[in-house]
Amino acid sequence: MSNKNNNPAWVVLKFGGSSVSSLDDWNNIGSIVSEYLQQGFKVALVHSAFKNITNQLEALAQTAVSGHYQEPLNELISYHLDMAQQMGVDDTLLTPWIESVQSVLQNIHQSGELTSPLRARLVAHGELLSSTLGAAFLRKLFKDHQRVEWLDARQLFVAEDEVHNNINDRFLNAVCHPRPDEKLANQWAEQFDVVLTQGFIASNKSGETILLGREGSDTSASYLAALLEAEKLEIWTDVAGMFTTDPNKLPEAKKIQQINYDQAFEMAEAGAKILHPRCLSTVMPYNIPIEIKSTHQPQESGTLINKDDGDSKWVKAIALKQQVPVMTLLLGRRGQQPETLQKVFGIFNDFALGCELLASTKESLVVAVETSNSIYSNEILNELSVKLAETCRSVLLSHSAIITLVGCQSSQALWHMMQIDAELPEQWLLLSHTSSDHHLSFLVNDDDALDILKLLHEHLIQ
Ligand SMILES: Nc1ncnc2c1ncn2[C@@H]1O[C@H](COP(=O)(O)OP(=O)(O)O)[C@@H](O)[C@H]1O
Ligand SMILES: N[C@@H](CC(=O)OP(=O)(O)O)C(=O)O
Repeated sequence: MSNKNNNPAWVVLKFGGSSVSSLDDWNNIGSIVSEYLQQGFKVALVHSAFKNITNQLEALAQTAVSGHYQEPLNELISYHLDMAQQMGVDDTLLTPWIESVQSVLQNIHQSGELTSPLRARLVAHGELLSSTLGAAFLRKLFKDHQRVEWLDARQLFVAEDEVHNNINDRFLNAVCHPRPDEKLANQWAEQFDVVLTQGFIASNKSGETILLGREGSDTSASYLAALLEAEKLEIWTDVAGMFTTDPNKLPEAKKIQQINYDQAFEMAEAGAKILHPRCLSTVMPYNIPIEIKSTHQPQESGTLINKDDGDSKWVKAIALKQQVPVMTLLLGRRGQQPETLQKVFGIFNDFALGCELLASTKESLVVAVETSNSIYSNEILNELSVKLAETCRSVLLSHSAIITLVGCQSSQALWHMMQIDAELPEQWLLLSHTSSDHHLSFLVNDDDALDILKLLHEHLIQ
């Protein structure tokens, strides 16, 4: 199988944590890879940490400072040894990573604080451990028939430091800019049939381990697709496509057969965690189509994301983001002065936190804090409140939900929403629509969010 330049054609497959955590999953992955190899493709896999392991490593990082990490560490190790056994591969392959986890934990304990570089080094082990087992499984499956190579993503993707000036962002939420590399793609194609690497991790120019932000494996997969100018990028997960809303929150949600890059991006940005927005912005310039499919039901058709779509002046999908931190800042009479606003947003910038939605009156500012890309915690929000209180008369922190209608003309959608229920607007705490008129977002109480989502889905989509 050749691409348009007569070079071997690559397909990139990303398997998320929900897709790699059982033997059944691995048998399905084996069949998916085999099918592509039979069609003549070269296959590049991007592998996430096993389900929930990144969260466990995050928690372990927090306990490491006090030194009380042995018990959760033992659990983490047992889990991986158990996975090795289930997958039928040699568990001693994990030894170097287990040793380096222990050494990073000791470093954190000795330094007495959890710095971003140490945190990144520790959390990266989720992907290093799981991908080592994944490669061993595929080698066992293909024996001598197909050449399977494990690659260290930190040697493939190097972040450009200057993009970020905040240390948290540089180590925990970094950005790389891979470009197509025809020579490398052909060289790999000559040497290997399958390459497998880790999602979520990369390195900086000094060779230190960095992370690409939570849910960053989709981003890694898009980097690899761009590097290899792949024919297609497939995101394999636990649901068979992008749905009109999260099917785990609303079972009535319907699968979207096809959606264009822009609308998929809007969904991803608005909280549809099936796909990371950075993944889309990376492949869009190269026109690489993305397909989302379910590892648990590989035969089921998925969602195709590409340049065109054709239809859609109407609401295509609804995204819901819950537990969004909202800050209400009382600024006093100088509230709308540029120097006050500059100070306030300077503080948000120092904390590497952006705004999802924003509303201002003469004396106050309401900011729904953007948290999806950063590894943030409640402590950071409390620190932010304290810092803001130096500039503001008062700072209130609460949590709400954001509902976003995607693919519509906002004004039309607004009008229809009024027809559905005249009382709906009373439930909006804040409303925003883009100048492109393609989506409409509003902030609602978290407790009412699911009811409102259901109502809107029923009337605008079903
Ligand atoms: N519009 C949507 N369509 C499909 N899934 C969605 C949507 N919005 C949110 N999701 C959620 O995304 C989840 C898959 O993402 P994630 O849990 O990060 O998987 P993975 O571990 O494979 O990366 C689904 O289980 C689903 O609950
Ligand atoms: N393991 C990382 C990266 C990732 O993208 O995972 P997943 O593909 O399972 O969402 C995280 O949990 O953030």
